[in-house]
Amino acid sequence: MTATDDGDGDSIVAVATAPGRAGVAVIRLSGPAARPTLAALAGRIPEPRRLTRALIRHPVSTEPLDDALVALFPGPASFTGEDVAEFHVHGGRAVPAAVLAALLGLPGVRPAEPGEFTRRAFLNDRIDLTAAEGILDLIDAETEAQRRQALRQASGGLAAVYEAWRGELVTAMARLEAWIDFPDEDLPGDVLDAVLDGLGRLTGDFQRHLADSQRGERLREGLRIAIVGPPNAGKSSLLNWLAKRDVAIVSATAGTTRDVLEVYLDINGYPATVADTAGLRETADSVEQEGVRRALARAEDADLRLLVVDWSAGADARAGVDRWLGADTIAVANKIDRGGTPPEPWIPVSVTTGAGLDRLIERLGGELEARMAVRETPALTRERHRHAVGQAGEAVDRAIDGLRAGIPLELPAEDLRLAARMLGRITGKVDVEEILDAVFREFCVGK
Ligand SMILES: Nc1nc2c(ncn2[C@@H]2O[C@H](COP(=O)(O)OP(=O)(O)OP(=O)(O)O)[C@@H](O)[C@H]2O)c(=O)[nH]1
Ligand SMILES: [K+]
Ligand SMILES: [Mg+2]
Repeated sequence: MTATDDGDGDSIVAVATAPGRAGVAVIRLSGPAARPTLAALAGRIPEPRRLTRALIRHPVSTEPLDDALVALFPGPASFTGEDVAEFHVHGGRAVPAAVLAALLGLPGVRPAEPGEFTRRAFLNDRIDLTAAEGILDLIDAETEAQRRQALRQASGGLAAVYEAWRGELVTAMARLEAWIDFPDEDLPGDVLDAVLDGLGRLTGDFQRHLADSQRGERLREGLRIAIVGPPNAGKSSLLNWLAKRDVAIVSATAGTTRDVLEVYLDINGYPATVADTAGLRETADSVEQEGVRRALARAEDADLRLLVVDWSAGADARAGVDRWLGADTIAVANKIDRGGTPPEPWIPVSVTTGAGLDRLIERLGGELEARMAVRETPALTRERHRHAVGQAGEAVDRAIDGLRAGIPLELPAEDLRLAARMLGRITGKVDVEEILDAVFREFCVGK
């Protein structure tokens, strides 16, 4: 496949670095115009893959635009697979704008669409679709764990898993095909056993991959944590402490927080969205009622709950909170500066004095790691992957049932073909057109 399949033989250009005041801005151009462009602006074509100093001039007026560095990455061994020219110019507003305008004035050069460089890399077989998604995630990564997962996917870790599985399906299919041409002969028992064995192992792998508690997706999006509990327990105080700033209003008046308030946090390298909510209680105030409704919805929806109570207020003040205790809840007994010794599983803390908060954060970090740690086998990171693996698993299950029931081999073979195809869609080996736009839509310009 070549880039021309995607529309035209145009060269695309964009500023690849973020806009604003900066030491350097990189302008990238990919396509057949890369070499002539370098010749026109830099006065020569530099040695491949070597940053070379050049005075960049406007190709028509010959006015100097910048004293810069230029490079040529010849295709097909470039990021996009085409010839790529890079102009490392002074950053800021005027210089990149002047160089970009000069480049766009050249024939066959147009502005790149978001993600178009990566799209060309895919179309020229430089990377598969999961690697393209990994590059996107790498750019979006905000925490260490996200960076690690994204880099692994960008380097082909996830594609390797799916391609290996696809290979096994093709092998099983080939074994069946060999007997389809001999309808009078039964599939020998040992061949059947070997195929069934292999397929059984494969569906086991699929199931484990799907039952990974959505760790890859969670890590991409951040764990959803809700702080819940009775009014005045110190929920907003805890949020402010976690966020290290005054995000929420804290006051001695019960019913202070009404709306759900969210902060995005990096907790030991793991991303989380922590939501502060209204105190749970019966109330006649209709605005507060709505707050309580939202709090309950958020608590139900959360991956993890921080259940906060004012331990010093006595047992009545925490009546009814027990229903939240469980695997996805960390029980926090606040205000122990006023006394009290809560039993397990309550973690005694005082947000005011700071007592017990290291233990709480340690526990929180442990829960995040358990749900999102990057493991030996790469995790799927998108609903797109989950759907395809699920469909592949169903098709393999049908094939196994069919083979056991002794139906004509064409039918299980067809199911295996379908399963292989579903896996091929994830990496972009088949059915490319319909998924391309969905994958590249999320990119920024210049990547
Ligand atoms: N003594 C003591 N007071 C605390 C502690 N944590 C919070 N408070 C106080 O408890 C009161 C309520 O705190 P908030 O953080 O507003 O409680 P909340 O759970 O968000 O309250 P609502 O939003 O009304 O449900 C405030 O006066 C805080 O200063 C603590 O550890 N010890
Ligand atoms: K309050
Ligand atoms: Mg509050």
